[in-house]
Amino acid sequence: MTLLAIENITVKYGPIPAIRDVSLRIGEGETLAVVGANGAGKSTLTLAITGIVRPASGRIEFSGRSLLGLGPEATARLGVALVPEGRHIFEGLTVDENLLLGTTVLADRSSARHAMAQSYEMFPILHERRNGMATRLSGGEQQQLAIARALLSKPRLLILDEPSLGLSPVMVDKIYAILSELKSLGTTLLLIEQNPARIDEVADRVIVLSSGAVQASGLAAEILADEQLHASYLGGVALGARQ
Ligand SMILES: Nc1ncnc2c1ncn2[C@@H]1O[C@H](COP(=O)(O)OP(=O)(O)OP(=O)(O)O)[C@@H](O)[C@H]1O
Repeated sequence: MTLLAIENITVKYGPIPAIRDVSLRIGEGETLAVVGANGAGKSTLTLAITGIVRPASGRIEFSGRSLLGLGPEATARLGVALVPEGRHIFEGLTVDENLLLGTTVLADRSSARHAMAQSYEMFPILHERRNGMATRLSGGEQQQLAIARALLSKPRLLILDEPSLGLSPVMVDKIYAILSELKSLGTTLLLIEQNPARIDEVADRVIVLSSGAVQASGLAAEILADEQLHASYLGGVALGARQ
């Protein structure tokens, strides 16, 4: 069943479109990767889905319901969670306090406590550091915190904007292991990456975005095997090649 359907959305900041006529679909339990170079429009796509920016035209439907005009909070309550680029950890709060903020959409304190316990089980490093300031975590640990916090709302769709950006190879391994685990648990993922080197590990389908438009889309195996695509749109970064 289609969970997210986007049809021909155009988003403008001023007169120039940041993305134009972008369409995509994500089925329940599927992982879609969107790849593209700097400025391709990847973050703008995530902002449009999560209701932070409003498209000038087009349709966005989640589970058959239009998301247009709902805004970020109502969109989150419907089950769309974003791990934004740059992670957005709350300064001045501990790891535990940062995580607690992720439980605010849950119905009651007992389900919040249960979700926190599950989260600490999945992310043992966060349990170890739970009373420390979140800003003292390494970049990879902060990325885990951002993912854990997004998962606490029990989202039906998890969007990750460049989760491997700026991380050491060991931490990229860790993040992709987490994504693989989420996928095996049936989580629906929209994975945004500038560097496509690792997406073959999790993506079912891939969309290549360039200059705000979809240049190619298809099964991950087909897109990743297309050398012309990465030469043309991804700065020659080898698709599916290890870092
Ligand atoms: N708030 C804004 N105001 C004006 N233009 C913007 C704004 N945000 C993004 N843009 C422009 O929109 C286009 C798409 O940007 P976007 O951040 O969506 O791309 P991206 O693929 O996520 O890039 P990156 O990988 O560098 O984050 C770019 O030309 C960018 O300069």
